[in-house]
Order: sequence, then structure tokens, then C-alpha cells
Amino acid sequence: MKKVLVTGASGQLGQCIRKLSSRYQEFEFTFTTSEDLDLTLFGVVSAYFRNNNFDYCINCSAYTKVEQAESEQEMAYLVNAEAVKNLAETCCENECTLIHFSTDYVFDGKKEIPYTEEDETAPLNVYGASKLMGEEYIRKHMDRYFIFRTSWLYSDIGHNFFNTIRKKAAAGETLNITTSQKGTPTNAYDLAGFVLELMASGSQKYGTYHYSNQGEATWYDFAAEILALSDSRTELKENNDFQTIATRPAYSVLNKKRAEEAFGIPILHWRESLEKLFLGLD
Ligand SMILES: NC(=O)C1=CN([C@@H]2O[C@H](COP(=O)(O)OP(=O)(O)OC[C@H]3O[C@@H](n4cnc5c(N)ncnc54)[C@H](OP(=O)(O)O)[C@@H]3O)[C@@H](O)[C@H]2O)C=CC1
Ligand SMILES: Cc1cn([C@H]2C[C@H](O)[C@@H](COP(=O)(O)OP(=O)(O)O[C@H]3O[C@@H](C)C(=O)[C@@H](O)[C@H]3O)O2)c(=O)[nH]c1=O
Repeated sequence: MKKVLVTGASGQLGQCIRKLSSRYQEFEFTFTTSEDLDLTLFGVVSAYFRNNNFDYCINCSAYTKVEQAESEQEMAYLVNAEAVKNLAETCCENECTLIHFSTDYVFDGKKEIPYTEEDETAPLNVYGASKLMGEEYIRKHMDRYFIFRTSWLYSDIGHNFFNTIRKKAAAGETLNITTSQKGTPTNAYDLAGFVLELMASGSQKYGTYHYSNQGEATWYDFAAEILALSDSRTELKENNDFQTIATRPAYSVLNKKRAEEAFGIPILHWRESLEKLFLGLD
């Protein structure tokens, strides 16, 4: 039976993978949080892999606080770059395939058509730059890896825009939402299902890929759809000058052709996938 380590298991994507993993009886899963396995400690990571013969590592760990990263630069690079380097070197040494996630924020948003994997990266903020450095370590140290750049992940789990909007609406707050970014919301369960299917297929089409739901939206469009599906009467206002500490790309829609052609796994439109999430909510 193939052994799979899922790191960052207490986070949003890690928990989605855990929920879906019972459908994949052909794998033996181990889930670790930062308390069980701190990826910033090379010696610890190296010993852990030597003592377990993992075939795959799905790395869901990351420093994802985009605003805070601007003042906690060191921590962002430690987790998003140095810890990833530790993992890449260790996976390589132990012949373990690494599945890793990166972000649309590696791009500067100056394009007006979806970004391909070949497009030049030029992050505008610390989070994006630290994630890009993590990607580069993997490409430098490994052959057997999959990097999936994704965007605007949401689910009913953890801290994300979907949960923020639902909480604010429930509290009766008026929402002021930016129209100055265009991207694609991605249901974290879809991404979780996608990587589990990829693993089950035994694909060896290693490399860097883009994966998000289909279509495009502003954060305002996304909030409007969340409110509509919640039957909420909360007031929603467009804001084209929402102030943030970190600069974000104005346009970060990802072109998914490479992943679609390589793996043949259908990808839902973001509106359809959002509806699907609502249907499963209590
Ligand atoms: N969320 C989003 O909108 C997007 C996310 N991504 C990428 O997708 C991936 C998953 O994101 P998501 O699930 O939302 O992220 P979360 O922030 O929900 O989860 C990240 C997890 O990483 C863990 N972690 C942090 N530091 C360490 C460490 N030193 N060692 C081990 N684990 C650690 C945290 O665990 P603990 O709490 O135990 O410290 C946390 O549970 C990440 O690579 C992210 O960059 C890409 C695009 C969009
Ligand atoms: C809460 C809130 C945010 N915004 C704006 C701020 C920002 O431009 C945008 C999204 O805000 P958030 O802080 O929720 O999202 P942000 O942290 O930018 O989300 C990003 O997270 C990282 C991890 C990624 O990798 C990206 O793909 C992306 O998902 O919406 C409003 O306009 N009004 C609001 O009330």
C-alpha cells in the first residue's frame, strides 16, 4: 500500500484532503500539523522521513497571512521558502513524490488574459515572493514533483473570504468589497479531490501547473454570489479603493489548459462549485 504524508493538516486544504481521503483506500495516509512535524526544522524533517517510507508528500503547510507577511517577512520566508527547501531536499533523498501548492500572487497582474505557467513571475507582495522562492527550491532540488498554483481558495473550513463574508453578513455588517481585483475563487474541496485523483491515477507528468475553478470574478462578484446563495439581505457596496497593506495583483486569472490536458480531470465553474458547497452546508 502506498504511504502518503499530508503536512499542514490543520489548515483549510489539509482538512479538505483529510475529509475526502477515506474514499482512497489504496493509500495509507498520515496527517501532521506543525506541532507533530515542524517543517522549518531540517533535522526533524529528515529523521521523520528516514523512519517512514512515504511514497507521496502533499504539502498543505504555508504562511498565508497576506497582510501580516509585510511586517513578518522573516516568518513568511521561513515557512514558505526555507521549510519548502527542507521538504524538497528530504523528499528527493527519500524518493518521495512531492505535491505542493503555490499562488496566483506570484504574478504582478498586468496581463489581461489568463496567466500560463510560462508567464513571467513578478510578485507584488512578501507572501507572493516567499511562495515563489519555495517553488524555485522545489524545481532546483527535485524531479518528481507537482506544483499547483491556485487562487482564492475557500471552503467552510478555516480562515478565508467565504467564511469572512458569511460571518459579517450574519452580524448584519454592511459589506464594502473591492472591485479592483479580478481572479477566480477556487473551492478547496475541488482542489483536494483533484490531487487525490491525480495520485490515484499514478501520473508521472511532473511539473508546475495552474489549477483553479473556471471563469473569473472580482471579490465583489464573489461576495455578491455568497450573499445571494445565503438569502442574505446584507447591504453590499462596491469599493474601487479598498485600502490594504499588501499590494495584490489586479488580474490573476490562471490558464488551466496544461493541467486539463495532462490529467483530464473536469474542472467546475466557480459559480457552480460555490452552489455545490452551499448544498452540502448544514
Ligand atoms: N488560502 C488561499 O486563498 C490560497 C492558498 N494557496 C496555497 O494553498 C496551500 C494551502 O492553503 P490553506 O490551506 O488555505 O492554508 P492555511 O493557512 O489554512 O493552512 C496552512 C497550514 O500550514 C501550517 N504550518 C504553518 N507553519 C508550519 C510549519 N512550520 N510546519 C508545519 N506546518 C506549518 C499551519 O499549521 P499550524 O496552524 O499548526 O501552524 C496551517 O494549518 C498553501 O500552500 C497556500 O499558500 C494558494 C492560493 C490561495
Ligand atoms: C474582508 C474584506 C476584504 N476586501 C478585499 C481585500 C482584498 O483585496 C480582497 C481579498 O481579501 P482577503 O484578505 O480575504 O484575501 P487575500 O488574503 O488577498 O487572499 C489571498 O490569500 C492568499 C493566501 C492567496 O494565495 C491568494 O490566492 C488569495 O486567496 O478583498 C474587501 O474589499 N472588503 C472586505 O471586507
